[in-house]
Order: sequence, then C-alpha cells, then structure tokens
Amino acid sequence: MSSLAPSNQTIRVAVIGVGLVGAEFVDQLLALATPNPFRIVSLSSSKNALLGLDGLSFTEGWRSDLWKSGKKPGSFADLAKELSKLVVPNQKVVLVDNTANEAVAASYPLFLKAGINVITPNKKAFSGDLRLYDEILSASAASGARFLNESTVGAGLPIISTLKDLVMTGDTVHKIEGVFSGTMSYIFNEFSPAQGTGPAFSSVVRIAREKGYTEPHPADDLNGADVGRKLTILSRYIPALRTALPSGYKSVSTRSLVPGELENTESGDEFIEKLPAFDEQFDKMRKEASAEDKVLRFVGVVDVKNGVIKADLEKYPNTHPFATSLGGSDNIIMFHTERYGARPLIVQGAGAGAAVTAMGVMSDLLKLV
Ligand SMILES: NC(=O)C1=CN([C@@H]2O[C@H](COP(=O)(O)OP(=O)(O)OC[C@H]3O[C@@H](n4cnc5c(N)ncnc54)[C@H](OP(=O)(O)O)[C@@H]3O)[C@@H](O)[C@H]2O)C=CC1
Ligand SMILES: N[C@@H](CC=O)C(=O)O
Ligand code: NA
Repeated sequence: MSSLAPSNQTIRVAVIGVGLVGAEFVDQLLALATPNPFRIVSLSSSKNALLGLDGLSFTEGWRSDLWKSGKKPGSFADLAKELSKLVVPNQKVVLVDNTANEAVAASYPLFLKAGINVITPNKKAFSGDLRLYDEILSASAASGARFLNESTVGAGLPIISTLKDLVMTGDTVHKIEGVFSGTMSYIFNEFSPAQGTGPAFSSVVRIAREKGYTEPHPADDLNGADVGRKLTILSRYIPALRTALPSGYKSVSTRSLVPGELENTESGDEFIEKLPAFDEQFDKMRKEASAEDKVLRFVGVVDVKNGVIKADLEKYPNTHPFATSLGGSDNIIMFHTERYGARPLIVQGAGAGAAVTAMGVMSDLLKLV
C-alpha cells in the first residue's frame, strides 16, 4: 500500500475514551499501513492515562499498558497545555474524543483555541446549547484548527459531509427525513417487521445493547434524545435553521418511548432489567399497526420550509421502503433539495456499531493528512 502522508508530516493524536468505539478506533489507527502518519501521544480512559509527547510505544499492547499505567487522567487544561507544546507550523495535533461526556465536549473551545484540531463521534457539544456551539466555531476560526464530527450522525455514513457539500455548493435544502437511530432502527426492524409479529420489545432492546448500538444508557436512545441531537446537529449546518434551536435537542419536538416509571433509572443495566414489565404496552402498539398492514418506525424530520424539527414513532405501510429495505442497525436519510427535487438524495447503511463508527472517526482524521 502507498504511504498516506509525506514522511515529514506526523500528526500527533491524543485519544480520550477507549470504550467500544474508542478501542476500535485505536486498533484501526495502529493498523494503518506504514509509514503510519499518526502518533498517539496521549491515551486516557476515565480511570487511567498515558502521556508521551514523543509518541507512545506500547510494550504489552495499548490496552494492557493503559490498564497498568497507574496514572490518573489530569485536567483538560493540563492536557491542552501539554499538547499545545506540539503545535508548531506544519505539524498537526488532534484531540479525538470517543466519550459521550459533557465535560469533555465543553472543553473543545480550549483545545481549538490552542490550535489543536478536534475529531469526535460525541454529539454533546454540537447538539446542546447554541452558546457552546458558537464558541467552538469562533475558537476554530481564530486558530484555524478544525473540528470534524462525521460520526455524530449516521456513524460512518457520509451524512454531515453530504449536507456540508450541498450547502456549500449553493443548493437549498428543503427537508431532511429518515431513520437516524441505529438502535431504534434495529429495535423496530426486529420488533415490527413487515410480516407483523416479532419478539418481545425488551428482548430486542437488550440485544441492541449487546451489539453495541445503544448509547451507554439505552434510555438515551429510547427517549428520542439521540435522534433529537442528530436533528439539531444537521439543522445547524442549514443556514435558515442555524440558530433555530438555541437550547439544542431539548427544543426538538420528541416522542419518548421510555416508560414514565423508568425515567430516572440510574444505570443501563437496571433499565434493561426493568423493561420487560412494559412489554405488553409495546405489543399493543405493534398489534394496532399490524391491523392496518403497517409497521412502526422511529423517524426524524427537519422540514426547513415549514420550520418543523421533530422525532416521532410513525406507522408506515408494509410496502414502504422504511418497512422493506431496512435491516440491522441501518439508517436511511433522504435529502430533499432544490437540485434533488423530484427524487431525493438518499444515504443508507449501518448507522451504529463500533466498526462503522470508528471508521467515520478515522476518515475524519485522514481528512487532516
Ligand atoms: N456505539 C455506536 O454505535 C455509536 C456511538 N457514537 C458515539 O461514540 C461515543 C462513544 O460511544 P461508545 O464507545 O459506544 O460508548 P462506551 O460507553 O462504550 O465508551 C465511552 C467511553 O468513554 C469513557 N469516558 C467517559 N468519560 C471519560 C473521561 N472523562 N475521560 C476519559 N474517558 C472517559 C468511558 O470510560 P470508562 O469505561 O473508563 O468509564 C467509556 O469507556 C459516544 O459519544 C456515542 O454517542 C456515535 C455513533 C455510533
Ligand atoms: N445510539 C446511537 C449510536 C449512534 O449515534 C444509535 O443507535 O444510532
Ligand atoms: Na456520519
């Protein structure tokens, strides 16, 4: 394989978060063909950290070395200070945040101001308060450091890059609609198939979690917040809607599927344990849809013309593409624009899972080479 970068260009990478996606990302990065342009200079979980500004070399493999490091992660300010020593002309430094953590997300302006690029599948910074989003934009504009977040919507699928391309080439987006949650897609493809019957709702949710599709807490998928966050992220790339959601996903009209009694469940494990008690109510919804020859699908809509941004559980005829063409954790996203008028531009494929999400993060990283 040919080399990815001129040999004098080394990109230093600091990785925060080595859970499902993070661990796969580190494996994908280390497996790149030589000469590998990337050097990991910092690696941290919430409990352990490794730092080596010349590039970490692993003796027993990165997992074991990190586990045995005996060092706790320092503050984000300290990390930004250390990494900023590496920011010199023609050398890039990148923070890769593979957590779902709000505090890490809130620190992006700090890193960007210091000239450190930020790449992440973490939706928090781009789908919350508009103030943080604006701080990120200004910090990036001031230093020239970039932030790339392709995996925040549709995992590795080219959703954000497609939308940016449409907008930047002067197309007008009228509506974006589709199935945006890999978890919800998997759950309803299995629970409410075109033939009408399927397994119990709680068992499908448990399997979605085991497959690595869900957020760390599955309620964050089932309450529609994950779709609301993705709709917020996309809306902010559309000029007419840039400031439409000042408090982010909380302003998106969203239907929650979390039973009221489970709303304050602390852990994902406890949530999964208690969910079977509510199987009957989901079964009733499935039967109602099936009686009309319809399936249930959880969809999101950004309707620019009518100013509607919503996430809801809808019924679709058994013959609709959402009923017949989706499988596994597939996302399907349709862009209706001025240029794609009669027939929308459609992107479809796996929208969750460690391999495809880490691939989206890797492909953002490769954009810096
Ligand atoms: N899974 C998927 O299909 C997709 C995931 N994403 C996004 O990717 C991100 C990661 O998801 P996923 O890997 O599934 O989640 P995991 O829960 O498996 O991993 C998250 C990791 O973040 C670590 N972490 C949390 N806080 C900190 C901190 N302050 N410093 C260092 N590490 C920290 C946790 O470490 P510890 O274990 O030590 O607590 C945990 O291992 C999320 O933002 C998610 O929304 C996006 C698209 C698809
Ligand atoms: N939990 C999310 C993961 C990707 O963002 C989903 O199911 O889509
Ligand atoms: Na994507």
